[in-house]
Amino acid sequence: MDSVSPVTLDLNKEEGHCSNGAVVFDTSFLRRQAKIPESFVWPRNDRPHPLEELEVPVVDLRGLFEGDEASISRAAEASRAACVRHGFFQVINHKVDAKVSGDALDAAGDFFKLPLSTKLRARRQPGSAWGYVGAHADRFASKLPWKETLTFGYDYGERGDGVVDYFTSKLGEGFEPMGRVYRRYCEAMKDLSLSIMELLGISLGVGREYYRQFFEDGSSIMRCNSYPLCQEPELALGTGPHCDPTALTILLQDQVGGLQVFTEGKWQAVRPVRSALVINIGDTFMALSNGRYKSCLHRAVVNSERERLSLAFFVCPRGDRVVRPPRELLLLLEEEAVPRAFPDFTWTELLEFTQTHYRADTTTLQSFARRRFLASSP
Ligand SMILES: C=C1C[C@]23C[C@H]1CC[C@H]2[C@]1(C)CCC[C@@](C)(C(=O)O)[C@H]1[C@@H]3C(=O)O
Ligand SMILES: O=C(O)CCC(=O)C(=O)O
Ligand SMILES: [Fe+2]
Repeated sequence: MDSVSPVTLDLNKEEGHCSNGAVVFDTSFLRRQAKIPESFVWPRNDRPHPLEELEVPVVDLRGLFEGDEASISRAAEASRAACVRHGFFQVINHKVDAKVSGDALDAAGDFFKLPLSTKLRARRQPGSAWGYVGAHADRFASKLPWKETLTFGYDYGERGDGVVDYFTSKLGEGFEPMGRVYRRYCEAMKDLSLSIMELLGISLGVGREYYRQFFEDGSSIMRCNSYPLCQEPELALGTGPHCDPTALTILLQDQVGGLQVFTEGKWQAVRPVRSALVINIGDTFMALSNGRYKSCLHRAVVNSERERLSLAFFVCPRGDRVVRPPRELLLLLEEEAVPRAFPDFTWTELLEFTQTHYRADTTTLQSFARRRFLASSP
């Protein structure tokens, strides 16, 4: 397990940008070096290698929006089979306007092309999950991800300009248009996420409204990922192996490719499909399904030819709502109790665990649950 601690890493010897000890990841400097810094080299058994492609299950949402019961049943069965198997599927006919998603991806490209000094105006502050970060160089000392990220929040109850205000307050008034692009995108992602929650409720037999109501006053973490060219892609990873601690992730990616899912005992490549959005189950929804649905184990690799962009919209319940499966998933048909897969917790507690004690990885929720059990044991 990687402990989370502020580190001072001088990744850019000549062009270090240090302030309060942390040095940032300056792609324009690092990628001109013949080799990548040791702190970006991953252990052998984590390193990427040529692999086969995952046959990603496709879930057509048209019926859900049109009230076509037969189509809804097909979509519920397809999502159930995928979630039981690896927690990963893609959706088509999702009603997210192509311009809204295209503008959001373009805006991410514009943001990451900005001078480092401009991006640092939004630099992540200690203790916050939000802001601009390079390689998490301010949090971790090894196995650094070869990526830059911009992360901000979107509250489902938000009526005003929270997202726009974030961009203008951090980056300047000139970034109001970019803030509007992401407000529109987050609104579309919220609507889609609640429709998917309806489908998941149907697929688990707990009813269309259960999970929709659980999340409709929730929140989300919006993350823009930029994966620069890497001169030694066989030694690095863009994002290390992990399960998202959140409930559900909606991923929009460009056509470069790099996402991989671990299933059937091996890593499998996910080919980008232009009109589809990638959906993966996270730890919090795995707990809400009492372990029936798998939190998807995935990672992102990098390459030396094309930079890659992805937008991850992480769906979270209201921070203080107790994460506990519905009673239908706790009773067998003959009313016999089913063991709980995970203890009660709140999203606030799990988020805090990942931001201050534990680097989210392949067993975050299990480690979190074990820690709670040990803390409560005499
Ligand atoms: C709650 C979160 C923590 C991370 C962002 C969201 C959901 C995914 C998590 C993350 C991407 C999992 C891999 C490790 C991580 C440190 C990263 O590479 O960014 C995780 C995020 C984080 O802790 O910032
Ligand atoms: O960029 C990708 O394809 C995956 C990113 C991811 O898994 C994450 O940000 O949690
Ligand atoms: Fe992820």
